[in-house]
Amino acid sequence: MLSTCITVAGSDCSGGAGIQADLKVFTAHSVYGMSAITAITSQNTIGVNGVHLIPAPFVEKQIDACMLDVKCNVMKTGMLFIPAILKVTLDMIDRYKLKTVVVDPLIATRKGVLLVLPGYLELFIKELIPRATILTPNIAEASILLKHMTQETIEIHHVDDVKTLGAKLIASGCKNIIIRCDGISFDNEFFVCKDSLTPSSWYVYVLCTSEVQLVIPQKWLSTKIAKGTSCALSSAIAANLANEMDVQTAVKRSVAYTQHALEYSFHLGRGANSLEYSSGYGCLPFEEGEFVGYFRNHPHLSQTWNFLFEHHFLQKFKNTTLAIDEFKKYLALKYHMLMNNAQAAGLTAFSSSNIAVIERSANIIQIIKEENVIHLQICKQYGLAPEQFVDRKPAFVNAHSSFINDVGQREGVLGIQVAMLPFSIILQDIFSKMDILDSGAFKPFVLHCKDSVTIEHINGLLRNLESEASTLVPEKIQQLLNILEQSISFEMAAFDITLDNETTIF
Ligand SMILES: Nc1ncnc2c1ncn2[C@@H]1O[C@H](COP(=O)(O)OP(=O)(O)OP(=O)(O)O)[C@@H](O)[C@H]1O
Ligand SMILES: Cc1ncc(CO)c(N)n1
Repeated sequence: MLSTCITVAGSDCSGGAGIQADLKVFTAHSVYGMSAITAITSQNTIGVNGVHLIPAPFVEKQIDACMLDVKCNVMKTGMLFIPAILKVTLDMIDRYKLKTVVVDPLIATRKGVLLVLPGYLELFIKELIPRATILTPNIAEASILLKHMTQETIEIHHVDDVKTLGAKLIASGCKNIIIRCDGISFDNEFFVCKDSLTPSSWYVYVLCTSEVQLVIPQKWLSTKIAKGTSCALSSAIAANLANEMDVQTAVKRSVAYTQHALEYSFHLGRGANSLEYSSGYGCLPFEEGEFVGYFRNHPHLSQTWNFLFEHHFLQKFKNTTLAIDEFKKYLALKYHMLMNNAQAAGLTAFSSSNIAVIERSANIIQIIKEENVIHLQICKQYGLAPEQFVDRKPAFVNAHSSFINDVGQREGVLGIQVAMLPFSIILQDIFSKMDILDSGAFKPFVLHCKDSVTIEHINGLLRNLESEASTLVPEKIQQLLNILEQSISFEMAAFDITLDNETTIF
């Protein structure tokens, strides 16, 4: 299921900021975006020339319409303009028990000019800040908030001063805060560049939580003045949180997204640059080498993984109450499933004109060949001769063969490797973790799973998968998740058949 987010903000008819920007950012992060419009503005890349407020009860109506229909746990707030709309937003956060709220304060310009009336500010501090998961102010807004919350003023000469500012806001009740140091460039020692003679090196974001004050420096892009950067950052954070990232990861990724959007911004209108919002398509939602971890922990698959790991077959295997005849059935099915994978890899190689793909397919076939030789030896140890099952394919095996061949043709060798992932994980996390002393009649099989050759085979497959995944385009992730889900179902179906006395396979 897609993650969802709602943005409560103003409309920017020219598509550069506000609601329109937020929805583009959500889409770029594969998050389904909904919105409640607080005001219609007339603006373009040059400036704002009109604001038409939406009555607060109608803002409420929009949020109700979305929330009563579509499950959504994450709200992002932008321009709320007046206390009445802020109040409604607070009510909605409480009504729908929203735990994740990303607040772009939009209370002052970067020069510190207040955009809201003092009464709004008080309500914002007293009521919205305690409900906010994270605030994304520019430095002027952070300073105004601190002044109102503690009467303190901090002059910014060095990035350490920004850290102090953030830490004080955390101490005053903000849960997390990322400060955008807009309009300030920092030198290599992170001192503020005072004049045009000091070489500007860094644009700096500072993330403060109750645990860290993290400086996130970005290359100074002196020629890029664009509209919508604050909307981009806060919406990206909301989207990443909706995709269940932790705050620190969500922020780091959102900073990278925003910087990329600014770096590739372009001249569309006559004023500020327009951000390259679709750049999210270039961002993978996991770090290099963490593809398997991402798929293993993906929130949309957590229930499916749990069903697999808690399957009765695995419970019986672990407490050695699985009957030997049942286990023999499983060995026969697994033999066929491995063979299906090898055949699909061969077919993928055959349909490819890329030698690297052919080589990776060959690697898979080689590993399966070596595994299957040992697999047949294990079968023999359980009194199961190859003649009894090798040429007999139950309907399930044919269904699996169609599935895996289809995966290979649609998603290539990466798809096949993803489909092989559940078995590799079962082998790695369950079979090979069994204590030899407690493994009873399954000792030969468990010994094989613990063998260094088998472990190296699995590691080889996982390494292959990680390097293949580095070439992945984000649009493919959903397809691969679907393949993984189906493949987990096939593993469970093999367990079911094994335990089903009605189905004989040899
Ligand atoms: N890496 C960077 N290098 C130089 N300047 C940067 C960098 N990142 C952001 N900026 C500057 O900060 C500006 C955004 O400032 P700020 O967030 O105050 O704008 P805003 O008006 O509040 O928000 P919005 O951009 O959403 O309208 C960008 O237009 C750009 O000029
Ligand atoms: C509606 C709206 N929200 C936010 C901003 C800040 O960029 C803007 N220009 N317009």
